[in-house]
Amino acid sequence: MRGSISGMALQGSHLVSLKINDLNLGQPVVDLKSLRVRFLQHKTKMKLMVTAVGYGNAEAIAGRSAGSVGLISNGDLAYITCQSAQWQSTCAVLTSQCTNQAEKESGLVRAESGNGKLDKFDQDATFKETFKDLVTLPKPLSISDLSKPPTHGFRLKVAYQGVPGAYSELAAAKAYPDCEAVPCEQFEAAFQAVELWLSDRAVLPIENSLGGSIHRNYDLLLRHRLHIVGEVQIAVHHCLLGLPGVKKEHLRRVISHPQALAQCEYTLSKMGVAREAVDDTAGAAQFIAANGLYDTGAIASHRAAEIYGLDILADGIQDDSGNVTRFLMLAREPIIPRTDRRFKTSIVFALEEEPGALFKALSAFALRNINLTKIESRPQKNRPLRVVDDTNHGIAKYFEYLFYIDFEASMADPRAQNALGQLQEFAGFLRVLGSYPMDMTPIAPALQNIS
Ligand SMILES: O=C(O)C(=O)C[C@]1(C(=O)O)C=C[C@@H](O)C=C1
Repeated sequence: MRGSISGMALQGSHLVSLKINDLNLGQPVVDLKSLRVRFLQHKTKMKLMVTAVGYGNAEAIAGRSAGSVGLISNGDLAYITCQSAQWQSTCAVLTSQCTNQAEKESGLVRAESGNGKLDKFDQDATFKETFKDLVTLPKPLSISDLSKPPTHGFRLKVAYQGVPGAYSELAAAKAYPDCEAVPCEQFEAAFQAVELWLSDRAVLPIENSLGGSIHRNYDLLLRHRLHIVGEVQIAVHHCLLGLPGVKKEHLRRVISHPQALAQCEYTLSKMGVAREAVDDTAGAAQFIAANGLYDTGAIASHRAAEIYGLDILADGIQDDSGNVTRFLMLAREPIIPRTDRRFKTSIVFALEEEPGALFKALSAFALRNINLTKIESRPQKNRPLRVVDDTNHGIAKYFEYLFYIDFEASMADPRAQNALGQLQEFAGFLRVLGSYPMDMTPIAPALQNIS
């Protein structure tokens, strides 16, 4: 028997419905509800793998049928031949139409009829109806679904600032190895992506061993309501990148993230080039490649060179080989602090102006033998200046500060609870930003290959 197969793509690259018509009868003989089509990216080609499982008219099909096609370019028609004892058929999938919903709805799949001609399937009202049913019907849970861990098939979405090839993307991959990294234009967008449930986590830089603190993220930690749930540190190994064929001597300008420019201060001074700050290191590489800038270099990672097709003109140009950036992992919910492993806690507080106020505040930790790992002060933006009219001496102007402190103890540890109890007596404002496991892994160079 020869019939036609037609399918419809949904959700990126998954073909979710497939219908087989018996051409002799002109009727559907089988409905394949379980069908997986995977597009495997292979360089510029795509490989299409198809596995179909059929139900329905036992005379027409029983069990499993599988078809596959070789390498095809995006946009090609891929012909899938499925065979079983009862029938042989072919369906054509226009692969580029498997990429967006609007296109999908405009006639995704064409069926090859017995005489070899392609029929546009969206003309088939019956098919549309069938498709609608298949998509809207919830898939019943099976016993095997229930025995899987709840996260099965779920890829954590992790927001980071920058474009692919940024160090933050590498940090996201170290923090959450199987995650789907979600690029964001600004730090603020990464915070919002988590708050609005577009991402599950954010991974953002907070300090670098050469360049110091990333102040913007300190300010955003306070402005947003996310919780610090972890930290991750990566060795940042900078390269000088340029268009293929360009020599270091040809460069008149170097662009990169301000932190990266600061971390390569010595090299850049020696080169005597102009420096320009851009949003992220990989974005600098992308900009050069996109605009064909022969006189401009970028400071970025090996991975950025690979992605944007640039040459590495100099390798390891950071001022110190031990160049480490610490990133924070942020989530909507805090984690439950524990004492069976080393934890850090991050807090922010404000103090009333008086002699020794900070000394007293910090003594709460010193008295309990709690190690402070970081202290940062930032202007209190809603109240940056306090003016005191001292009638004898004039008007005194005080800047108001917020203090951010990381200390080495878990909030489950009574020492930390008591220290914060004491601090609260002095602090006009106190917030715990998170209590999270310390990154105890060796500081390996950032992974170069991430999926
Ligand atoms: O631009 C990037 O690639 C980033 O991930 C940002 C950033 C930063 O803000 O510190 C991260 C690590 C390096 O220290 C340089 C830049």
